Amino acid sequence: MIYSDYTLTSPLSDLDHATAPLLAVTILWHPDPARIGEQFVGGTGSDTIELNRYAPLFMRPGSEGLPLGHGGISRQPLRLVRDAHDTLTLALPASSMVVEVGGRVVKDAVRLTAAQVAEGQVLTLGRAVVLCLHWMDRLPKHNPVPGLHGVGSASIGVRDQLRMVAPSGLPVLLLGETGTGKEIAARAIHALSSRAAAPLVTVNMAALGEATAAAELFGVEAGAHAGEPAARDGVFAQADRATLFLDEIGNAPAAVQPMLLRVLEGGDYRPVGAAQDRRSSARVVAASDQDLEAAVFNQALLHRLEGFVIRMPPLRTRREDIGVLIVDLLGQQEGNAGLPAALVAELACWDWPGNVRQLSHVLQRAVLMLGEGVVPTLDDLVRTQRQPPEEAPAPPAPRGEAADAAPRRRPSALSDGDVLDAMAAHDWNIQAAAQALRISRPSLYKLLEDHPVIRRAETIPENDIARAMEACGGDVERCAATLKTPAEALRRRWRLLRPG
Ligand SMILES: Nc1ncnc2c1ncn2[C@@H]1O[C@H](COP(=O)(O)OP(=O)(O)OP(=O)(O)O)[C@@H](O)[C@H]1O
Repeated sequence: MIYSDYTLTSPLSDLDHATAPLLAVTILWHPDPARIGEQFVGGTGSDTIELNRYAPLFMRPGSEGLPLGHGGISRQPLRLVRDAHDTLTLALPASSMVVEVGGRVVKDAVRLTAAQVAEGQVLTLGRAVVLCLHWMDRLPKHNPVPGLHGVGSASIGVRDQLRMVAPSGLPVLLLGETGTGKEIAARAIHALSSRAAAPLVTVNMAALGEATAAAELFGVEAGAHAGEPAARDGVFAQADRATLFLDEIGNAPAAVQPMLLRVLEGGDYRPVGAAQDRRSSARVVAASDQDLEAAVFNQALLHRLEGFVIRMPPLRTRREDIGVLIVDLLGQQEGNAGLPAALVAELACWDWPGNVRQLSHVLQRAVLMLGEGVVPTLDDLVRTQRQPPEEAPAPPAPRGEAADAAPRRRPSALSDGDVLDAMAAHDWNIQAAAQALRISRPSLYKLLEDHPVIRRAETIPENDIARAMEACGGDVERCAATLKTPAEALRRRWRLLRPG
């Protein structure tokens, strides 16, 4: 298939954008939904961009440009003045148009450092149009990949890598926080490869039991043990000449890691109880939200999996994508209710620990509330998630209570709110929270892995941890509460980051 390459959205064709980032303005929300995702990409130098109802032109690759156009946008320009240090000053127009930065009304000029622009700054004009100011290190480009939306450079870069590696047959390791789209990316690699006609076989390595993992992966010979009178194929046989997606590879039971290494190295594996090897030409795509170098993980296997590594960026580092993601996620639902611009600005400013999956859940809740005539704020939507349900079967027992005597609960009966509350009530200590919830420690690990808010200490950026530790005076429990991550794992990570 031939895709049109990129289209410039401003006259920058002779620009050396490898050394100087482009200043981009992306439409996150507009009363005309077709405009969401359109961009203006400005200069690299100290040019001033004048933004008003009629200029500049916003467009997407391959389309005509249009100004913001909306009647609520002033005819007087808001000026974006960039200096030699990439500091940006927003000089307000001489008009009554309400200007909000980060959801707060501003009355005077606003100065934004290069780092603040890099975080993505949300600018709401006339309470109707929401824009994101951000840097681009490449030009807008139409490089679609099924299921992966996003208009910023990070998304374009990920899609470029996926389209490049998909036909190659190399093993791919997808790294990224929960909810960043690793599974969608694995599906896309398969769909864009020559194996697309065959099925994609998926295994969640975290769900494999120690005892059964080898049989699940490599199959069982007939009569291998009493419960297995017939031979059974494993996923490597099922995915022969197809693609095998090993999700949560960091949780692969230790016993099968050398077997995985062997099959990845030469294609050979031995079913449980078999006298002879079999071969599989499965192309392996693996995913993890853990730092596999720091984790207890077979490093030789890691090197085999790393044929090509793609890092899926967290949503908080690509706020410019939030508009098109909302359109995509709401488009998948009945009743695509128009969200208020103020709510979209709040969504765009939030940090999304559960990434796109969490955004999707929050939107579902927002649509429900809007359907009932209630206009929610982000706080309503996120707090709802944090509160235990009104009819929770049993609230978590306070710390120290003899919970052992009580019967065990089914982990599936617990809501995300129950888990979050138990962790918060027990100083982010997994053992104590598991006791209070009356589930086993491994079950709680599983719930934590899938939790949209609780983070894995391994995936929190070093700088964030260092800042939080400083703010908490080195108190790991307080820091764990701030970062919403289990205290033990945070302590381990901190020791690795700052030995001694
Ligand atoms: N770029 C994107 N465009 C559209 N939807 C996305 C994008 N990224 C993620 N999603 C949506 O977010 C949800 C979570 O994605 P996915 O399951 O692929 O994440 P993941 O990284 O595999 O998460 P986990 O590590 O928790 O398994 C899905 O509903 C997916 O459709």
